[in-house]
Amino acid sequence: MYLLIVNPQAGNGRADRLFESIQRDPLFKEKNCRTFRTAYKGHAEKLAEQIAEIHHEHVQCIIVVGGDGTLHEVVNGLRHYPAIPVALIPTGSGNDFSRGIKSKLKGVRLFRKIVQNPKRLSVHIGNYVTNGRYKHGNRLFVNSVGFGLDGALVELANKHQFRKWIKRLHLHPYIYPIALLPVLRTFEPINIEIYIDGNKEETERATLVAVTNHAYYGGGMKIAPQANIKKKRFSVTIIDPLPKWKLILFFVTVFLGKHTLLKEVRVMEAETFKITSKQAIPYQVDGQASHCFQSVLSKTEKTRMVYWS
Ligand SMILES: Nc1ncnc2c1ncn2[C@@H]1O[C@H](COP(=O)(O)OP(=O)(O)OP(=O)(O)O)[C@@H](O)[C@H]1O
Repeated sequence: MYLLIVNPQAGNGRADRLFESIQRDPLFKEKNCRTFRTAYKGHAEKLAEQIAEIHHEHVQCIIVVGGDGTLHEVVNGLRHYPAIPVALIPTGSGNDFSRGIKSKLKGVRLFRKIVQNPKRLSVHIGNYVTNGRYKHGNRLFVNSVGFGLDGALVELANKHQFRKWIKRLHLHPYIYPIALLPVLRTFEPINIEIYIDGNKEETERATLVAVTNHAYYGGGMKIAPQANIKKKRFSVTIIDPLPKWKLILFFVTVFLGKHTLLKEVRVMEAETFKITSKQAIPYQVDGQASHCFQSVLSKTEKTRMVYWS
């Protein structure tokens, strides 16, 4: 049995339209597919949790039709069942996870491949705990956690009014570069302490610190060109304070992964990562924004099974 979790809102309704095509495919019935549609934020996580409890012995794969935000929720809902395979049919606006696992097919063709003959990947994704605790214990992330500038960018980019204008002007693929201009006016580098595998880094201020499972974030920015999702180590990119003109240069070059040529950019690897600050740091996890004073990240002990193509 294959279970589909569909976020009808993802990609401005693209997920819903694609799901209708998937449903018309003969394999949908043949392979005994069932569908659950999300009705609100957080619903995908609850659905995944319930599905796993009831169907864990029979489910062959949970197929997410949505964006990285929906995948994030599903993977968290399945945190006690890492052996249940998950597949993503990307229909969001960013789709960095698919880029990160180098998935080639899309849409109905990807659905057909997943239920017939998928490639299988076992990955150590990330654990994160903010401010020393979380009401549900550790949380998982599939793409990245970014502190500083990208937290502030995601916060603005997720504001209802901002999204509405971007949608109206059909500028969704450029949402982060556009958000950069208003954010830059007031943004100040963050004062932080960083520990990589328990050792303190000599960094007191930074514009941005990104901890990633694979190379991509922010809708195709190649923030960590050398990162590989198969490794049991994160890629950590630290960007020292930069003049504003150089920050714009950073955002131009990061799409090609050439930002690492800037002397203010350092890339390293870590199995565990800790960041603390006396000020509230803006941060984003898989495209959702918040603030924290401390965050501890580690790779998951158990691997998660992913189906892809
Ligand atoms: N029915 C719903 N109504 C409103 N929000 C929803 C609904 N279902 C899920 N969500 C929320 O929508 C958010 C964004 O979804 P998702 O990431 O899948 O799409 P996206 O934002 O278009 O894509 P991407 O993350 O790749 O940019 C998720 O965090 C999820 O909690």
